[in-house]
Amino acid sequence: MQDKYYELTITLDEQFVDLIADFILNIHDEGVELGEEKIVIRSESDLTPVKEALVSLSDTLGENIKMDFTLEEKENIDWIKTYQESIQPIEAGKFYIFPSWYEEKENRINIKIDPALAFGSGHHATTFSCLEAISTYVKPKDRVIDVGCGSGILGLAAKKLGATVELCDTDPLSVESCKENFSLNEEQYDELWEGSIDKASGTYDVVIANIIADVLRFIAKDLKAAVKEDGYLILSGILDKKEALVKESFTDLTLERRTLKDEWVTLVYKKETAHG
Ligand SMILES: C[S@@+](CC[C@H](N)C(=O)[O-])C[C@H]1O[C@@H](n2cnc3c(N)ncnc32)[C@H](O)[C@@H]1O
Repeated sequence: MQDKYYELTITLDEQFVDLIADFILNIHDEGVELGEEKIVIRSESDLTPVKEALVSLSDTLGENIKMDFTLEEKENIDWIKTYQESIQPIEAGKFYIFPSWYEEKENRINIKIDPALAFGSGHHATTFSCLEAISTYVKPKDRVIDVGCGSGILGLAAKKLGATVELCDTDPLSVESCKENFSLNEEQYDELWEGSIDKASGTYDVVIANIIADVLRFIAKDLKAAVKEDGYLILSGILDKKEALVKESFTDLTLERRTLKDEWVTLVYKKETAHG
């Protein structure tokens, strides 16, 4: 790709746009853009000869078809590079989340995630806060489940801390994306399924669910049942105005930590040991 390209704009009466465009296509074999009262030609080759031919035509036609010309040299943009530069790595808790065109970072736990359709690049406040909570609450050999795994970023984080990890998501695209990201990071999950927490078996040291408030309320019973005694439940995806409503569904657990980032609340609950 060249650094520069040429843009020739011909301004003329709307009724002559198609006629002059036909003429241009006979002398120039790249596409033209038609506007209401203009024709635009772009090319990496110099468009001066095209302009000269049109000026000559315009002189011949005189007042019958009036045309004005602007020929500019413009900077070519490498869209792939521009897009890649817009995706920055991010540090959250112990983790460094980076796309594959960046280098790993020393002294951090590296997670490679390429942007895709599934939610979970690390940039959203909910994912970010969950990563911070995982840094604190997940220990090596813990049994962890990531409910609503999206890209699999949270499960990957737990795996990199030495946990065994199960993941699920109701969206088949997320399940695929999660598989890809585990393989990109050369990690393995224990189980991954399309669906939700109701298909999980047994209990977990840490249950993570970054899903919207209404869904968290809907599946609250299953989420709580999946937490081991002395285990933790990390909930996110809660808009601050929905916080009180969500909390109503988890009053039987002890609230250990609450964080607010942007307008998103993340709650960490502990299931206390039952006595008696
Ligand atoms: C906000 S994204 C979170 C993605 C990722 N865990 C993160 O933290 O970035 C929520 C995910 O939950 C999934 N989801 C929605 N309802 C669900 C349910 N009832 N059970 C499991 N997953 C669900 C969505 O498909 C979506 O991928």
